[in-house]
Formats: sequence, structure tokens, C-alpha cells
Amino acid sequence: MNEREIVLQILSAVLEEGAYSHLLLQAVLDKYAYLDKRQRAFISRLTVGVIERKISLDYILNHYSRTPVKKMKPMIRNSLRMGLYQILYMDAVPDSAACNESVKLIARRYRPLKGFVNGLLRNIARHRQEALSLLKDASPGIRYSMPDWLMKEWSKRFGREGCESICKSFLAPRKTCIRVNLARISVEDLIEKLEGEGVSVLRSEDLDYALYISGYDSIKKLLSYREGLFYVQDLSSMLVAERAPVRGGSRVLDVCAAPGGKSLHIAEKLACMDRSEGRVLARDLTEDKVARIRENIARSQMDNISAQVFDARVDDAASHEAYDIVLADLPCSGLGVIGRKPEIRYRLQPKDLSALAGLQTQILSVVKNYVKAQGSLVYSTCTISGQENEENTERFLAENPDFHLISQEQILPDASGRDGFFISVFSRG
Ligand SMILES: C[S@@+](CC[C@H](N)C(=O)[O-])C[C@H]1O[C@@H](n2cnc3c(N)ncnc32)[C@H](O)[C@@H]1O
Repeated sequence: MNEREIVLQILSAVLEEGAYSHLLLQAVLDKYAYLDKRQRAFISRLTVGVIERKISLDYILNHYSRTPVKKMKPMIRNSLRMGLYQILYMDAVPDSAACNESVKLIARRYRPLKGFVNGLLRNIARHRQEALSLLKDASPGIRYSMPDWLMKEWSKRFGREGCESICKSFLAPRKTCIRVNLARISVEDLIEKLEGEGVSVLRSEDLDYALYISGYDSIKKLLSYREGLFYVQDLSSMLVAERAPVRGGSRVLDVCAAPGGKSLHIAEKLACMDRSEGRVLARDLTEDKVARIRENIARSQMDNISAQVFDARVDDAASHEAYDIVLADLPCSGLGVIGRKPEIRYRLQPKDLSALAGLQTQILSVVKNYVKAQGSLVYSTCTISGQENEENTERFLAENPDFHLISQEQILPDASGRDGFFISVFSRG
């Protein structure tokens, strides 16, 4: 398979069958490990680019085609989207190559449609500037490839400018952010090791143990990764463990922990403290999810953390008032991480936000019981919806007078490529 055939397969699975692009891309790049760095970068860029610009691309295609995109066969529309993305956004690909390769993609199955695909793409390539102006004059939802209901929701909540800057941030290039495992290595030593492995490293200005890395082929091939000396984690997500009042000896329960980023972060913090008897119990719903936590624990070589299958909706009487910190990093709509999971914007419907807010309320009402007197409950999501964040926080406080709010912050996705996150910290008693 060549690179474009791989992209077409991923796009069909994501845009037509509901698969997740980040998981599929990772699986494909692992499977075709022989591809070189340039080919891997091309596959990632074209896949993510088409998904994140789908509404904009369809708008242009609909303008120039007599057959609406919706009525096209999935393979035809996805090949056209790929060709158009290369014409509009990938300067290094000549227009003729973008057109020819899209035609080749469909030739075996839809020979009679070769002329249609070729003619449409070549026509748009000839009118590239006109097509870009059409987009410039289109509504913000079309320009930023964002469904109208989300644009309305965000304009109401963050104002028109706030909404546009959120949309822009999702299209900004993303850097890989890692958290140094301070229980195992110092920041300086890890930088030296990574640079020795040919990786470029930039220090974050916000957190001294957060680094941005680039120039590597595959993270999993790096020795420092395999040795568990760092964990790939967004800067906003690192703030959850920063806000949790972790002290030497703390007993911590993470009720929705897979794949284990925040649990491990807290375990590493505990290990760096004077008293070493602090422990983390990381739970999640299924065996598969817990297996992922265990893999990460094993790689990190931390021995103050264990993992267990447990449904957070079910009351666990043995855990009542047993923990200094309960972390509830709950399933959410994920609107803050659209920059990394671009298809989220097309999957969600307004009713999903209320359903998720209901699930979060339900889980909080169970897991609050595990907090000791004077202990803390940390509630976090990777979303920017008011229902799931501030409204849930308010409801929790109204229903649980024995808890009070220590802090609450809505972190918005920004131009540096940071995810959107929400964190509120409650104290009991
Ligand atoms: C936002 S993710 C957690 C991310 C994790 N805290 C980290 O930092 O790596 C939410 C997790 O909740 C889990 N989950 C969903 N419903 C659950 C339930 N009823 N009980 C326990 N875990 C659940 C999902 O499997 C998912 O892994």
C-alpha cells in the first residue's frame, strides 16, 4: 500500500464508520514500521488535515461539483477531499500529483468515475485563489470547519472573538508535550539523553518538568520512552496533579484512570516526597483499560501505584472516607482536545453534553463518599462546556454542603497548541 491508500483507509474508517483517528493512525504507523520519517509525516498530516477541514473542503467541492458531496460514494468523496486538501494546503505537493493520485485511488473500483474526479480536482486547482476566497467569505463555521451548534454555543459562552480564537487554536500545529518522570531522572539528564537520541527538546515556560519534543521518528522506539523516563501528556492535563494537594504519605484514589497519566503523575510526586508511604490506586471500567494502566505503570517502574477494574458508578463501602485525595477525571465530551482528536466535533450532538453532565453528576455523587474529613475531591474534564464544568461544580456544591470549593479553572485551548481543560478542587469539612 502506498501512503495515500493508507490515508484513504483511515479516512473511511473515521469519517464513515466512527473510528478514532489518533488510535488508527498510531496502529497504522506501528504496523508499517518500515515507512520513513517523511512518509509517516505525510500520512499523519494528510489524515488529520482532511478530518479537521472536512466542512471547508466539502463546501468548496459542493461549489464546483454538480453532485453534492453527501450523495457521492464514500470512496469518491474521501479521495476528492484528500486531493483538494493537498491542492489547498500542501504546497510541497504539485497540483498534478494531487489530482493524478486521487484518480489512481478510485480507478480500480470506480473506473467510469475517473473523469469526474480528475475534471473536478483540476478545475478547482485552476481556480485555487477563487476557492480560497470563497472560504474567506464563508461563515466562521465553514471557515473553521466547525458545526454551527458548537459555534453558537461557544459564541454565547466566550464571545465571538473567544469562539474564533478557540477554533483557530484547533488548527494550530501541535507539539508533542512530555512530562519528565522526576522520580527516575532529572529534567537536565533527560534532556541530555533525548538529545543523545537525536531528539530536539524545548523547555516549557509554564512547568519546569514539561518539555516539547520533535525530530524523532517514533516515540515508542526511543530508549528513554521504553525506560519510562517520560510520559506523553499535554501541559493542561499536567495541571490536574499540580492542583491536587498531594502531600507525603497521601492515599490517593483515581476513579477513572486509564491510561494512567494523572495517576502516575501523582505517584511520581509522592515518590519524590520525604515520606514514601503514599500510594495511588488507579481504577477504570474494563480489563482492557486497566491493562493499559498496568503497561504504563510497568514502563514507569513506579511501585507506589496499583490498578484495579471498578465501575465508578457503583458504591464501594470499603472505600468510604478512606482517601486523602479522590481524583475524578471523568468521561466527558472532549471539546478541549479537538486539536488532537479532530473528529470529535462531528460526532457530538447537543444532547450528548447533557447526558455526559448527568453521568458526571452520578459518578461524583458516589465517589465523594471516599474522601476523608479534610480530604480533597479533584474534579476534572478535558472539555469546555459549561454544563459539564461550572454547572456541575455548582450542582455538586449545592447538593453537598459538607464540601467547599478551593479552586475552579477553565483552561481554554490556545495558540500554543495546549488542550482545553477544567479543574475544580473541593475540600471536605
Ligand atoms: C478522561 S479519561 C481518563 C484519563 C486518565 N485520567 C488519564 O489521565 O490518563 C476517562 C476514563 O473514564 C473511564 N470510565 C468511563 N466510565 C467509567 C466508569 N463507569 N467507571 C470507571 N471508569 C470509567 C474511561 O474508560 C476512561 O478511561
